[in-house]
Amino acid sequence: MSLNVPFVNLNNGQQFPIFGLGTWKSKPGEVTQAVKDAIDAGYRHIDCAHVYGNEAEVGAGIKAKIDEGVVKREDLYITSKLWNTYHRPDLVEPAIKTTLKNLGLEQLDLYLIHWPFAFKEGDSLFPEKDGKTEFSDVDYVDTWKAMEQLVKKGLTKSIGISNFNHEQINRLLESAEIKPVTNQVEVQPYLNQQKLIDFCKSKDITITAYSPLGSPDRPWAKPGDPQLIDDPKLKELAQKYKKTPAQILLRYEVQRGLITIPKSVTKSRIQQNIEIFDFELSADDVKYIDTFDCKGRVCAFNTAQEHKYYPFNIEY
Ligand SMILES: NC(=O)C1=CN([C@@H]2O[C@H](COP(=O)(O)OP(=O)(O)OC[C@H]3O[C@@H](n4cnc5c(N)ncnc54)[C@H](OP(=O)(O)O)[C@@H]3O)[C@@H](O)[C@H]2O)C=CC1
Ligand SMILES: CC(=O)C(C)=O
Repeated sequence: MSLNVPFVNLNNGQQFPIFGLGTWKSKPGEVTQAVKDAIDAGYRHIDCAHVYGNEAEVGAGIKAKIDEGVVKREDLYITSKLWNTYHRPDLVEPAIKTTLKNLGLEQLDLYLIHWPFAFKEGDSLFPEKDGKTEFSDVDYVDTWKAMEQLVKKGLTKSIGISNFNHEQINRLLESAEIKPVTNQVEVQPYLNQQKLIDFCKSKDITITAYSPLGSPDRPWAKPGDPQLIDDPKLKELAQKYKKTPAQILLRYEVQRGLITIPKSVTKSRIQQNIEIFDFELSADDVKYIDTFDCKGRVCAFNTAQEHKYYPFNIEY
């Protein structure tokens, strides 16, 4: 079934669906079904990462739908991400191979450097000493060189970055042979990211918007923290358009030309979230939602703040 999800053109001549399924926090016991429900609902793009700890179960959902004949591999667009402990150039190819094995795939559509900063190499994904994260000083420019080899070897069709600021992108572009096709960053009305979006557009790099619903299930949310999805102004807009608050949030992203990847493991929400291509927000309402911005970042990775490549110490 196709719900006419538009495609976005990438700077390497390929295309990617503007809408996909997020899988962070989707428990191994529920994500296989979520992926199956999503594919049945018309999703063709799935956002994964080694650090989410569920790639084998995501892969089981993909395999089930291919085996049933619902989709072919070439209909799907699968993204994964290189974790911070594998930035050292010699660790990059083994890392993508682990991901491919877990997902049960021969090739990824897109592989991203998950964060610009590296962690100490080793068995732990979150190495710590005396209660502090142990860093590695591998330069993301060197990691990028190894990422380029993955395209040349056919292990992924495209490569990109995630959580990079504009200075880091400029620095990467100075020596990149292959340009990143996307920068996957948090974008939602409380953090509308207009400056970073404009900058990436000027470099022909798409933006993939993560946490588009404000990540209400983020593990560090405290009782009483503001929840975007419950914002009364958003609820008013939802009534006006006879849509849900989630659909307004997702429509806001795609109408700005951003690829968006809401996570859900709930069948009715998976269905609801893709039903955003049959209405349009007025230009005035998009501008109104822009005014919600309050520098309200939900995914700040504070434990890496002291790393020299921490991306959020400058404005954008
Ligand atoms: N590159 C990076 O560093 C990052 C990437 N990401 C990617 O982006 C994806 C999305 O971001 P994420 O932070 O997960 O958060 P989202 O903003 O997508 O929010 C997910 C939460 O919203 C709930 N939800 C989903 N649909 C609806 C709906 N229609 N109505 C009400 N609630 C709804 C989900 O509940 P339920 O599942 O129970 O239905 C879940 O609690 C991630 O899963 C991951 O793939 C995210 C963060 C960082
Ligand atoms: C969710 C995610 O991708 C993080 C925290 O890196």
